[in-house]
Amino acid sequence: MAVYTDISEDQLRAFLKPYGVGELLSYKGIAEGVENSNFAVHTRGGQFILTLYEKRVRREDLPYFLGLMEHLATKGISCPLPVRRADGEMLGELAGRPAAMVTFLEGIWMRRPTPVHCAGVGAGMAAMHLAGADFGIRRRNGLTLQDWRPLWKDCLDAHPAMEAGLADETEALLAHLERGWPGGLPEGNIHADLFPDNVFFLGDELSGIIDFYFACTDALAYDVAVALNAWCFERDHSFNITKGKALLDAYHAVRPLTAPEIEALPTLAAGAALRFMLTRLYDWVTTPEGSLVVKKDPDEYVRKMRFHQTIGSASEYGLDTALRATG
Ligand SMILES: Nc1ncnc2c1ncn2[C@@H]1O[C@H](COP(=O)(O)OP(=O)(O)OP(=O)(O)O)[C@@H](O)[C@H]1O
Ligand SMILES: N[C@@H](CCO)C(=O)O
Repeated sequence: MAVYTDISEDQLRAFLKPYGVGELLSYKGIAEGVENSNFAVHTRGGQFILTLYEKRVRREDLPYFLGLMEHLATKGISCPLPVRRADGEMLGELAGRPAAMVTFLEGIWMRRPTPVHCAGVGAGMAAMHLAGADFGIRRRNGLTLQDWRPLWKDCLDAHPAMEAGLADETEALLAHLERGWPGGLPEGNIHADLFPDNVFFLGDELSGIIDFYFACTDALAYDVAVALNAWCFERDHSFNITKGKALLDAYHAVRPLTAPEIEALPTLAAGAALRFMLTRLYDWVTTPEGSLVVKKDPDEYVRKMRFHQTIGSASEYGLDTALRATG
């Protein structure tokens, strides 16, 4: 579920007034998503998504997230456009929560992405990176290498009986990444959570990228590493090199990866797998039994962590070796 904060019709009508989107016709809570409370809102002016920001989103980050979406949408990227109120503000308050309205995007997310969808997300991500290059606000990635060890400690504190094998493996990977995390790679504004449930398609065409609430300023290739993890593995946890190739080649065709980015990819991918393992594990050990929130499986990412540590070069992800001359 993701309606943590309920709203009344009267509250919503009052909230909508300054947005100039016309009379409220209907609204309903959206079950999908785990971070915020989302509502589909239909007014005379069109269809919108209303988001009430919950505990994990810091209010001071909202101008970055909303500003980035506006910047990208204005540059032709298919992402939600925040609606501005009559006073020019994008951010309001509803039921005691910061709240914003964005345009509704058509499409569905792919439960079983094919190589065509992987190519779509590769090309779309590269276009997003290029379009975000001149966005004026920066935001530090709150879930990068320096944050992983404290998060791991929180997991251990919450669950002291952690399986010894997993504990040793995580410690070893953390130490390895701390010694050799790639520095100096091209940076920009990245999505940082570009999973299939955050990308809509109409048929084979990418129709929307949503959920920019982990977006930040970081290595562009880290976004590629997150997407490799999220799009290119099968349900049996095996890596699908055809999907990897589709994603990487399509990205590279729009924004060529530099030689240092290509070299760094296995390390970035192992780090990205660790990041999602840790946030999932943290949720697993801290979310009370019986909660309506669907907990995501950390084990899937333990397996991905292991896989990336067996990779010697990006060609093993399918990156066409003929493309490797750049930079
Ligand atoms: N602009 C949009 N257009 C159409 N549907 C949207 C839009 N934004 C969100 N949704 C719908 O709301 C759902 C939840 O959105 P979102 O993924 O942003 O939530 P969240 O709580 O931040 O979740 P999570 O971080 O777990 O993915 C989406 O799966 C989608 O169905
Ligand atoms: N994409 C994240 C969930 C929160 O954004 C995951 O699959 O762990």
